[in-house]
Amino acid sequence: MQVILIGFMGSGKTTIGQLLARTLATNHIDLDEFIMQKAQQSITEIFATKGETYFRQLEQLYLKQTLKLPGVLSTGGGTPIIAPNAALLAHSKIPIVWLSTNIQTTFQRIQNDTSRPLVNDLDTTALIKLQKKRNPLYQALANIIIPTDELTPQQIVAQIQRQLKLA
Ligand SMILES: Nc1ncnc2c1ncn2[C@@H]1O[C@H](COP(=O)(O)OP(=O)(O)OP(=O)(O)O)[C@@H](O)[C@H]1O
Ligand SMILES: O=C(O)C1=C[C@@H](O)[C@@H](O)[C@H](O)C1
Ligand SMILES: [Mg+2]
Repeated sequence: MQVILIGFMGSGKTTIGQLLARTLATNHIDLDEFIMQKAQQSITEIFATKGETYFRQLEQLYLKQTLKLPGVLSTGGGTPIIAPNAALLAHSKIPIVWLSTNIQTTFQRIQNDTSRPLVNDLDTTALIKLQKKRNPLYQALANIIIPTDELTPQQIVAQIQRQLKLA
């Protein structure tokens, strides 16, 4: 069993991925966590010391590896935005779930968390623009879309199970 979660920062990929994997008694891999373990550095440190381009190289390398592993894969918010990653995801034949969020939800969920370099570096207008630009790319890849704004993590997991017919 494999499922891929995509979506903007704060959409709940990590939270839902953990809960979905627990519910299905399978593994959970979080690509950001996987990168941090391999690099032995936080995402913020990688961006600060080696830059975003280097981070994206690591992300692509480890996406290839994690796509081969069983279970639920939570991607990073920018993973599907990079064209080669989008191709890897599309060709994987693994069901892709877009956890969508509106702008207000995004801000509520991420504003007090300093672990996302793009949130630290971009102002509000730029972050809104970034989410608007990315949404069509998430949509194009998704097999199912769950608007998460009004739902609890448990309700989101139940919807994913129902729509993908996962026992
Ligand atoms: N459905 C939800 N309802 C309420 N809070 C939520 C929901 N989903 C996630 N959250 C909260 O929003 C915050 C961000 O969630 P999470 O870290 O899972 O997002 P993410 O998509 O993995 O972000 P990133 O792309 O930066 O890794 C967390 O504090 C989490 O508890
Ligand atoms: O949206 C993004 O581009 C990012 C999201 C996070 O998951 C991390 O992968 C990193 O902070 C970049
Ligand atoms: Mg995450």
